Amino acid sequence: MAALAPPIAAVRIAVRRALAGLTGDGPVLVACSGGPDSLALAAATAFVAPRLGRRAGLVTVDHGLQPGSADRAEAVATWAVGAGLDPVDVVPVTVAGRPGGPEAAAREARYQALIATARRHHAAALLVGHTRDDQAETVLLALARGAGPRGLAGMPERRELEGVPLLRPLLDVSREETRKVCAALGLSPWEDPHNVDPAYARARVRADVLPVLVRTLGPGVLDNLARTARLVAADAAALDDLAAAALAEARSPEGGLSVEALAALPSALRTRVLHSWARELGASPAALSHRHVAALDALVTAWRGQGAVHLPGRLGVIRRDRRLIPADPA
Ligand SMILES: Nc1ncnc2c1ncn2[C@@H]1O[C@H](COP(=O)(O)OP(=O)(O)OP(=O)(O)O)[C@@H](O)[C@H]1O
Repeated sequence: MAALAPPIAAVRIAVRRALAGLTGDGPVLVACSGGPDSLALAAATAFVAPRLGRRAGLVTVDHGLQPGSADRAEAVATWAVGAGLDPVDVVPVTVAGRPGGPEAAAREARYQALIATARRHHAAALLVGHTRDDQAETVLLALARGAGPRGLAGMPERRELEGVPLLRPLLDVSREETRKVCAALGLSPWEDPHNVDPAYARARVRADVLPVLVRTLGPGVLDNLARTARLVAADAAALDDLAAAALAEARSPEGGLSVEALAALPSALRTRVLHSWARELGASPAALSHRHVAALDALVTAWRGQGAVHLPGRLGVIRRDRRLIPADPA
């Protein structure tokens, strides 16, 4: 028997590991764009899942943003049926008219469609094809915008999205390996033009920054960036747990948060508590910035009788009677 190409083995092992702890008997669904990463993931899942006694299906979203996108989606679906995946769904979405830039609007439409499809099939998990290289890019972009640990932690291997486990089995697999898997299996992946469009910061990092880093610092740099994400993620998760407990402790029986309890916390915890509380009040996580949290923090640590702190979503917070309380920003 011919030896299995090492990249095929690496991707299968990664998928097996990701599926091992799953509960429930629904199928796993691979979210597949037809690109090399998710195509390699789908091929490996079609092989591994049945051997673990689980059905595997595929869902591909047609954003309708490029000519021929419906044909591309159909081609992915036809391949998937031939590979034994079941169920196989093509889901068209409408991107226009959503808030935010085109990239954010497409992502929101895609995730809504993917989650709705996973729920309709009672899927045990939805699998996406982010690789180690995507993780390295995420960490670099987070560093460049001055993100805190939550941003530097990159993308988690597993998270819950509206009750559906979202898994990223390929975070330790390189993009080069997924391309080799496709070549070894004779698959012809689709190359998303957005991935090389210099209008996108991620595409510029991919095309210009990562190759320079590898050339100047050596090939280990991508693994190292991904490791940084894993290390920071573990610390951030521990701090988040502590902050959740501290938020519960800081709640005042009269409503709002006790300034005394907040002041007793180390700044790393206090800013997390204030961030969570602001989200709880209704501030959108995307719009809530470091500056908003710093202004809330100043109500505790640099009190000089200042007025309401304005938060995104027309929300306000004031300090009164040794408490932080929500207030009409007007
Ligand atoms: N149109 C789509 N339909 C279904 N899933 C998608 C679609 N676009 C992206 N995804 C999922 O989201 C993951 C990340 O997509 P993104 O475009 O950010 O990365 P990528 O590195 O170009 O991945 P790929 O090579 O799989 O296209 C993909 O691997 C795939 O699992």
